[in-house]
Amino acid sequence: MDSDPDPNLNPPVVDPAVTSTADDIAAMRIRGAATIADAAAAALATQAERSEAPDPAAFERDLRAGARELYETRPTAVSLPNALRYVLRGMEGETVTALRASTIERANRFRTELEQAQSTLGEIGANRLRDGDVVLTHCHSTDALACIEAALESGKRIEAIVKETRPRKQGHITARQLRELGVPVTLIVDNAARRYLDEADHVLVGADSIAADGSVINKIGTSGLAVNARERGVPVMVAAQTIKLHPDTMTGHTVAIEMRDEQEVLSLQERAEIESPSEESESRSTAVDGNDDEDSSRSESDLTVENPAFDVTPPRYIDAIVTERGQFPPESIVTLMRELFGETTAEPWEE
Ligand SMILES: O=C(COP(=O)(O)O)[C@H](O)[C@H](O)COP(=O)(O)O
Repeated sequence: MDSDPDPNLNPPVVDPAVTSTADDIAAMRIRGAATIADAAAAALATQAERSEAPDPAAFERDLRAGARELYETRPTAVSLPNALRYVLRGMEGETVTALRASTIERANRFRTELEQAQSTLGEIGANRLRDGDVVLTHCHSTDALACIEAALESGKRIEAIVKETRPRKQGHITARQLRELGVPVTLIVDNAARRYLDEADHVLVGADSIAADGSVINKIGTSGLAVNARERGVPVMVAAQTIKLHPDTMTGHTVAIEMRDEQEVLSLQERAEIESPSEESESRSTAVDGNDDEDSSRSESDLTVENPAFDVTPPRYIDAIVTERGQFPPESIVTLMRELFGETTAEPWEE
């Protein structure tokens, strides 16, 4: 006989801090792969701290439910499930007190290691940048900025050409942070990137996920930029901590690309303006049809807006992936992936 308690009688308890972090990630108030991972680990620590679970089984079940809620927010940045997996694997103990302590300790260790990894990666990435180099950036990546910051700290002068990165304009965050570091910034619209590649010494981007074949999944527009950079002879450097390595891709899975709300691209008013023909074109179509009734064939679904948040850059367009474990050609990243993750691809709450 099945002795598991009926989950309907005993639903898991998810701390409001977890729900609020999940909402912030889904709405992109918390965004960027490393920042999302950090926030998710912090939320699990808070849940562990505040848990009033009556017994160890309930504690573990509640933590797994919290992890699942965080996991379901955004699908592309693998740093999120990697963070959840790391924290849940450290949840050990025979009592609620022991489980609480081990989970908090593990979450805190994850956050510390994340920060250390970024700073080590920054120093490695900075070695690729020479005094006086111009770096062209896309989106906003804390890993990429760590490379520039380390280069500046070692006394190099760096300038930046910053793509604005439609539709959410994360390039503005990059521009602001680079200005705070004293870096001269030229902000350009995305469509101007190829023209400005001739003035750049490096393309420098981050990653949301890196697949076993060395493909880099990052903000939409990265792949086109990388192809153009190859054509212009500008090296493409990807700054990505190893939590961006996607273990599922070792067993043939692909990385889900998030499709976001169309209103990030087209407001309701803009949609209405496109869909309601001007008086002039309306009278032209009436003259052709001989029909002045309401056009019953006009359907809103005939105007489709697609808003993928990320794309996939094949390894042949990438010169180097810079991690805290060193710099790798994309084709060799799978070796590091096996070393770090083994062959396991179970969901964090299934292990
Ligand atoms: O694509 C984005 C952010 O996308 P979004 O704004 O949709 O989250 C960033 O380049 C990566 O997440 C890397 O960032 P970091 O280096 O900070 O992890």
